[in-house]
Amino acid sequence: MLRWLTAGESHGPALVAILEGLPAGVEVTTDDIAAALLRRRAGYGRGARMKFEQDRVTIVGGVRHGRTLGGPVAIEVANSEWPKWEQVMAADPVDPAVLADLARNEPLTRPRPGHADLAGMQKYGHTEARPILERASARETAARVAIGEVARRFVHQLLGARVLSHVVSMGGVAVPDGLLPRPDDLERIDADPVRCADPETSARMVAEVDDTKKAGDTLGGVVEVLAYGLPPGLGSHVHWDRRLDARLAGALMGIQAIKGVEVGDGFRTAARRGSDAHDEIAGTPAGVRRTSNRAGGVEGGMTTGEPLRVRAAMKPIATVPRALATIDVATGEPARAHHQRSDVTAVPAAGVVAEAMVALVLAEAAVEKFGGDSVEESGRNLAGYLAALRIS
Ligand SMILES: Cc1cc2nc3c(=O)[nH]c(=O)nc-3n(C[C@H](O)[C@H](O)[C@H](O)COP(=O)(O)O)c2cc1C
Ligand SMILES: C=C(O[C@@H]1CC(C(=O)O)=C[C@@H](OP(=O)(O)O)[C@H]1O)C(=O)O
Repeated sequence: MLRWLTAGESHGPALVAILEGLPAGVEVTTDDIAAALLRRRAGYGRGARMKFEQDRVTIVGGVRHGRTLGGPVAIEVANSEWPKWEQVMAADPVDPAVLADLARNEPLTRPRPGHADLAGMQKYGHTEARPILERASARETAARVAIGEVARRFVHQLLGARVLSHVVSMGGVAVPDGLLPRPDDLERIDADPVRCADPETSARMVAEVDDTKKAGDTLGGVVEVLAYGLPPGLGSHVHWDRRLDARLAGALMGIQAIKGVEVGDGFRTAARRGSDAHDEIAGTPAGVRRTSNRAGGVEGGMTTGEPLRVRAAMKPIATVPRALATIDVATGEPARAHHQRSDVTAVPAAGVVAEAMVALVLAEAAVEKFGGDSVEESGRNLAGYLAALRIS
């Protein structure tokens, strides 16, 4: 069983994450995790905070000399901006007179439509949004990307699998149908300002971000995650919560602002006839293959051995500069939602977070299927499974 948890607030001293249940011997270093975190910070349309803030990674436990030990892997992602927030976000009580003088601590009483502010204040009994937005903030995704990198390294080391993502659309600008990046394209995608695999579409996406920013508005979009090199049989058909597609959908929907998930051709398949919807099976010199991959590499809740393909749709950023109508909960009067700064869009970053979530789900499914206390043992189990496949 693979378990993981994150903790920490957006303007707190650090985020922390624990990943438990990976075998010993997974190769990972602090630099690997720092590089993954840098990928998440990039992306045209991110706000000022991404420029001045830094993620400072420490592996606190579970790794020795670049290899996991088999115990929980604990990672801290410290926030370089903490000194500015030390009093506002102090764990221990602070003199109310000191807090009253801090502009940063002004009560946020004008909840933003589309964010967690209002529902969170109602649910947890707060009269302002700070105690809610601190944890609702997608700053938390830094912690997921940190442990997602460990998971990604495990699935690569054990299965030889490669996980990547790219931006499929931003606002109304979309890549041409059928664009399917390969693992070798990842470096090029990461170098693109919006993590788009098609240069012509990328230029139009950048222009769309500029137009949106000029209009004081924000933008959503769709990202696609691909995993190449998975064996057949990860996940299971036997129960709803063992299905890989269900777990992938839950993991992706668990990312802040993700409002839709599609597995393979998903919603497009619903409009097709059966003869045009499924992937026919053929014996080839390379083994049993599908002649197409509309299913996105999952049938019956299990991997088919074809590339995994899942998409996630992100709503536009809720902190709209041309602020939306709300009420001031202190007075009950109509007001404009609070706004200091925000990303115009975070779709490129959401792709990196989505990769991390997919890697965690795949790592969990691989641990279930192949077990083992060391990667070597898991590898022997994998080799035995592959050798014994009756249909391959
Ligand atoms: C990487 C990333 C960055 C985000 N940046 C912002 C931001 O700058 N401002 C904002 O209001 N929302 C931002 N969001 C979205 C909010 O976290 C999200 O709208 C909020 O959690 C409410 O969404 P929900 O209804 O899905 O929970 C970001 C989301 C992600 C994944
Ligand atoms: C800090 C990160 O993202 C933040 C996510 C976020 C939100 O509301 O989700 C709001 C913004 O923070 P602030 O409101 O303080 O400007 C983003 O910068 C990050 O991704 O590391």
